[in-house]
Amino acid sequence: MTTSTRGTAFARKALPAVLVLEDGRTFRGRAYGAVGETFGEAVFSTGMTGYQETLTDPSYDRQIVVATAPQIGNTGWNDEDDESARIWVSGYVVRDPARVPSNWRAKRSLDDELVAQNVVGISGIDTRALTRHLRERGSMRAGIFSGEAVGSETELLARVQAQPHMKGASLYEEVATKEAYVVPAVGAKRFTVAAVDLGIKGMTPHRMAERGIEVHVLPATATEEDIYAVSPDGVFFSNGPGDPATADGPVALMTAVLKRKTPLFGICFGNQILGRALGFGTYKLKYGHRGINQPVQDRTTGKVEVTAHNHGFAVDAPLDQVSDTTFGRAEVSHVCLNDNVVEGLQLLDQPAFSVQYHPEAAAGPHDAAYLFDRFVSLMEAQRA
Ligand SMILES: NC(=O)CC[C@H](N)C(=O)O
Repeated sequence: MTTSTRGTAFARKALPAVLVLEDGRTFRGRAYGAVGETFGEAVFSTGMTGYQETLTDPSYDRQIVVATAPQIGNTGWNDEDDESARIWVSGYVVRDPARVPSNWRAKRSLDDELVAQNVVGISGIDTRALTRHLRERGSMRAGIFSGEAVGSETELLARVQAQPHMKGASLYEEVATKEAYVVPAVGAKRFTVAAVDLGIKGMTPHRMAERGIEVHVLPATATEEDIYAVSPDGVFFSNGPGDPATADGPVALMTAVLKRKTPLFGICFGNQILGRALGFGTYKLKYGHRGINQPVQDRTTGKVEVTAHNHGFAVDAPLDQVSDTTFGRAEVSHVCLNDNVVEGLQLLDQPAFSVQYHPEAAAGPHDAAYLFDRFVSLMEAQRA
């Protein structure tokens, strides 16, 4: 018999590992996934499920993700749920990894997939204590070091403190597609959308395609000419990693689209870019919103929805007044009920809106799917 997944996982688990935070706090555990070292911004995600979608979300580039759910890996890794072609998190922190995955779709264990993609993780640490620490002190730079000879803590701390900050990081070009591609409409084609890829999640064009939209996904470096070469009924700006304050190119591109009054929809990074195009600022949240259980109120209907989030930055726009912008009146359409952070923007005088969270919801509750229908309505109205 060949070596089982279980056997190799046990062998790796015996190796020591340490998580070092930039403020000097350390957590000792066991190696998980690939053995080695990695750096990134330590952030926590409160999703109870959906780790495969989280790990493959390009917006997590250069982040070490801490799972607050204590058991991770129970459903293994399948061939269908990836949100992009690879794992993007720079490290993964879990408390109690599954020894044996059990799911009819699982093709291998999460541990094996982390090894195959060379993603360094750590297990067996008190993720509740770590999460409380990050809530109190804020997201911060960190390193995971595993194996027999990991060096002194002083030396490791110095290496963590030498890493770049997330504030000021420009990462979207690194993760976005280099070549344009088309996601065909499911059934009869009704609309064409140009989607600017800043780190797009695979489920997003899919949610548009199932509404009869042919989606032309364009690289982050696309120009106004590239967008209008596909004769779009609407333009979409995707989610993406890094600090929106660095995204001057996408802000200029979106400004050009707004000038033409083409129906526009943005998600997450796309919401921050709309905020900037309208003249609002963006800022870094203390510890961000990550997970699939965040309450958001749609202020246009008053309804509350449970939503999927992954953002560390937010738009600084006034909650209770309509703002005058270059593109007419704008208002905050959605707000997070945990902390009143701006979760959506809409223009009142032309067809453009965006949300800070993830209506494509992979993984996640589908409460916010209506936003794709709103985009369709804007395109229908424009056509009429
Ligand atoms: N998922 C995203 O698009 C995240 C946007 C941005 N990188 C943030 O952290 O706020």
